[in-house]
Amino acid sequence: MTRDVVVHPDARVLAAAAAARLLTHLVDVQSHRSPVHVALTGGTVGIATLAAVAASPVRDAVDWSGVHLWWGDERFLPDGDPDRNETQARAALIDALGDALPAQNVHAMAARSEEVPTPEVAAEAYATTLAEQGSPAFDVVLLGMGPDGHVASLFPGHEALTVTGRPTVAVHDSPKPPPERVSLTYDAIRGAREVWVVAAGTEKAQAVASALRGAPVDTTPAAGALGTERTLWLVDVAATQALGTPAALSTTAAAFPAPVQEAAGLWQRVDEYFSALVPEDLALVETRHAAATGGLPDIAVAPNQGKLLHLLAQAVGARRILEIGTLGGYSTLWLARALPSGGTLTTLEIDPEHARVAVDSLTQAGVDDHVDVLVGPAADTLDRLVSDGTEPFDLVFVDADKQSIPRYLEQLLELTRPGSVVVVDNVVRGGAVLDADHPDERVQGVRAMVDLLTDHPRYDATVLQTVGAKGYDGLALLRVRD
Ligand SMILES: O=C(O)[C@H](O)[C@@H](O)[C@H](O)[C@H](O)COP(=O)(O)O
Repeated sequence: MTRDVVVHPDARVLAAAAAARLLTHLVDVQSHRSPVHVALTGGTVGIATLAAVAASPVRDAVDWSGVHLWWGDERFLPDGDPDRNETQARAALIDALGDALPAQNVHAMAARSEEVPTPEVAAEAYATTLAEQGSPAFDVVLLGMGPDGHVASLFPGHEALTVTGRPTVAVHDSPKPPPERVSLTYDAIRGAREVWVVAAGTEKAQAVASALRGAPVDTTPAAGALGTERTLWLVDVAATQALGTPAALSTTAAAFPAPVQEAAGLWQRVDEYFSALVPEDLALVETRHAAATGGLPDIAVAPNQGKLLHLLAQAVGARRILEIGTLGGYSTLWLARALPSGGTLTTLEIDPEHARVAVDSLTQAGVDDHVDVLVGPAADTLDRLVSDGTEPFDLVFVDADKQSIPRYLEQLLELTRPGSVVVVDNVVRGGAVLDADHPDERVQGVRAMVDLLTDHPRYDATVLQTVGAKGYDGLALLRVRD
């Protein structure tokens, strides 16, 4: 699979060039395959591209009777609502094509109605339509991208990012109005032969840079939008400004940081090469498996990161360990096994279901007698530990809601001693941490942590950038000063 980045002078030229590219691609594909399946996108550039297709004389070179139009996402609104992607696509292109494009070739996602009262019903209906059409691999999935790096209606930190095994998903609480949407899942997007991401404007620059540098999809969903044959980024100069590389026009991937899938593939292979140093026994594998089958998000540390924590705990001789953010207990198990006889580990988890999965796994692993899983908001539990006069912890691992890191670090000063070590995970976030205006509150939480730790009288700190199977991220290492 190849990845190209093509840079255009501005958004207007970008839309016109994307339209010309789409038209000639359709003609080329139709010369050896029909029908052709294209998934459209909403958004400014996406719709401008459709309007440019309609205005192009080349549009008549396409045999539209052999083209099927789909959508990557839809705003769950009543039929005909001007904010629906379908409404805008019909106005921009489909109406202009008239009878050349058979009505049955246009597969819109269902609108809100009495028969389709929820986005779940609409998502299920679209999955059925895809199946009825033979679950075609899209020839092109066109995706606009938001300033937060969302594509389709897959938004940072949303559970839709982790949905697998089906092509569509209902989305609630979308940070981009309207709140209710229907989206293709990564499964459907990554089944496409080609994925084209279109982005214009300085407000997209950080997300473009994060995506091209291999940010975790949880932070920058566009980083996970990859085609089986080709991933093509069509951007304007303004959207390349955070890349730190003077982007010439029509620049190819060679001028940009190592492409996501190539870099991620290399990082993955190197992690696999060193995995011989990190043998996972059955308990560790079963703990990871239980989290996955329990539907917990795939955001636990990688095996080598788990062992780093294990060795660090042993190196500092930690007898009392605190973990903020248990999830399924994977890092918990690595840390628990580093304890000497009589040592204890306290781990905090806000989600009772996550805690249940973790307790089962830790019990299976035989460490439950020296591990305490405390359920509830970590800040409240930390306050209680302080008021109970809890004995100081020797090592703390912070792997929870990043927006609360500064508060946790303040509370931990009452729960540690000179020489205690604190590790904070996911502090680089694909480089997003550079963006003072990043819309993700987790990025802002990490930035607030850096402000807090700069010249801090009691914490001495550093940050190590990491790459690996979990993408491009990093961890902060703190020591409580003597
Ligand atoms: O339904 C939607 O809103 C789109 O499908 C969405 O994914 C859009 O493409 C991006 O938000 C970019 O939109 P702009 O190009 O307007 O920034």
